[in-house]
Amino acid sequence: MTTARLSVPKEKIKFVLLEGIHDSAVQTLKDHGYTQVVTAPKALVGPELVELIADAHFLGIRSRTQLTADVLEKAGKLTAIGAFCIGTNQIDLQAALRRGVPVFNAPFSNTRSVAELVLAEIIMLMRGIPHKNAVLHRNGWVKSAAGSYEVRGKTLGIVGYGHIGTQIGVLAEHLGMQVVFVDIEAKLPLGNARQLPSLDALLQAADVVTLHVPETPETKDMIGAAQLARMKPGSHLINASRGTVVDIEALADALQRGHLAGAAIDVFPVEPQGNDARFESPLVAFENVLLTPHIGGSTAEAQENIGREVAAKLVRYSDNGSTVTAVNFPEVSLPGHAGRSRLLHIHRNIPGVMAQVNERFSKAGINIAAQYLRTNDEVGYVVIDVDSDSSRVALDELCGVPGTIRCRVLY
Ligand SMILES: NC(=O)C1=CN([C@@H]2O[C@H](COP(=O)(O)OP(=O)(O)OC[C@H]3O[C@@H](n4cnc5c(N)ncnc54)[C@H](O)[C@@H]3O)[C@@H](O)[C@H]2O)C=CC1
Ligand SMILES: O=C(O)CCC(=O)C(=O)O
Repeated sequence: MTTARLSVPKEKIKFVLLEGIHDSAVQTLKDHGYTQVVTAPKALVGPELVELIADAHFLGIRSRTQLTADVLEKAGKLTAIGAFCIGTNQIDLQAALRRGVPVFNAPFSNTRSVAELVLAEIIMLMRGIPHKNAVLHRNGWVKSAAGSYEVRGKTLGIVGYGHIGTQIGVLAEHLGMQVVFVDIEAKLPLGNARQLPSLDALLQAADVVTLHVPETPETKDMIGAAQLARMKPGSHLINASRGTVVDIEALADALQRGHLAGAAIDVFPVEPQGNDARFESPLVAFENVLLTPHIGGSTAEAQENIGREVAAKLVRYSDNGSTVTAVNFPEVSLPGHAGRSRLLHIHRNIPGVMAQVNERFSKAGINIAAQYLRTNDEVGYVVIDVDSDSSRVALDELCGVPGTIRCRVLY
């Protein structure tokens, strides 16, 4: 891999923000002196994506833009990526790491929004509202209590008891629901929630099952025909996690047979690129299914907070070198570097790199004022503060170290 060297003034650093990221991000960047910000309202693919990010130093996306190893390879100047959302499954994190590109996300900002939507869906499903609503839109009328239930006293099964799952559990208990959950980790149950030993036990116990796991190889098709068959007859499924978690054909079949009374689905295996694209799914045929266009986290509050939060992380990395909370990168927390120049060096984690750095600096007579190092299996990240009048020479020396992936001096 060729070494990427970055030493450009702030106003020339280019940010590209896709997928309608909130204006709070642009404002945060501008407030910190980053004026070159290009925005696009939707996700891009293929040549359009590659062309726009070819000279970008920082890239912001949400859940739709697919950053494969191939795409990343064509973005030679890319310094960091901001995922303005929670999920980072759309990014090849390992490929980004190997290119010396940290990825930041917003792990909390939209979790309450998802929890509120799911809470509303639990009630809507238990009252059969999706079907009743559809009938009235066709000028019909179904005033009936058949298949309509209070949620009080019913059992909610939460799959994935993380930031979102726990909040839903607490809110559901306020409605009088019993909460059970499963997780791959042992979790502190909040309120009266109970952790069950297996997914099967949860599926058999719950009146409503709600999914809040990340997209991983283990969660792919986690809910398929066998799992749906284990759910109680007349129960409901909610998925606001990732489309790959549920086998949609199997769900359609369970609905067709009337085994499930309804479902609420916010995420799909294939989602349209933007608002002008067509949505296709076997689920459109079912009036007892509440379909939403991946808007679990799409509230004004969440998007504004996410815009600020992730932009601030990108600014911090650009201004200060801090990688705290990066999801794929050695985390380094750094003090300010007033009065000195700060150099960032990302290298393959092979023996001898730090010895080379120190030897080169010593030979060139460069005084190291401070040095911070963190490594993981593949990559080492060293941050070095030097007197400003030696920063150019220091950058040349650093970039020449064998194993260098990326080197940069901060302005
Ligand atoms: N619909 C939407 O707009 C949104 C969707 N999401 C999705 O929701 C997911 C969950 O978000 P958070 O709760 O914030 O994440 P989190 O990381 O706080 O929680 C996920 C939980 O799932 C557990 N888990 C992982 N693999 C599992 C498995 N195989 N079986 C059981 N449990 C497993 C983890 O241990 C963790 O406790 C995100 O990864 C994202 O994909 C997040 C925000 C908005
Ligand atoms: O609203 C978005 O951009 C995606 C939300 C989401 O799925 C996430 O935060 O992981």
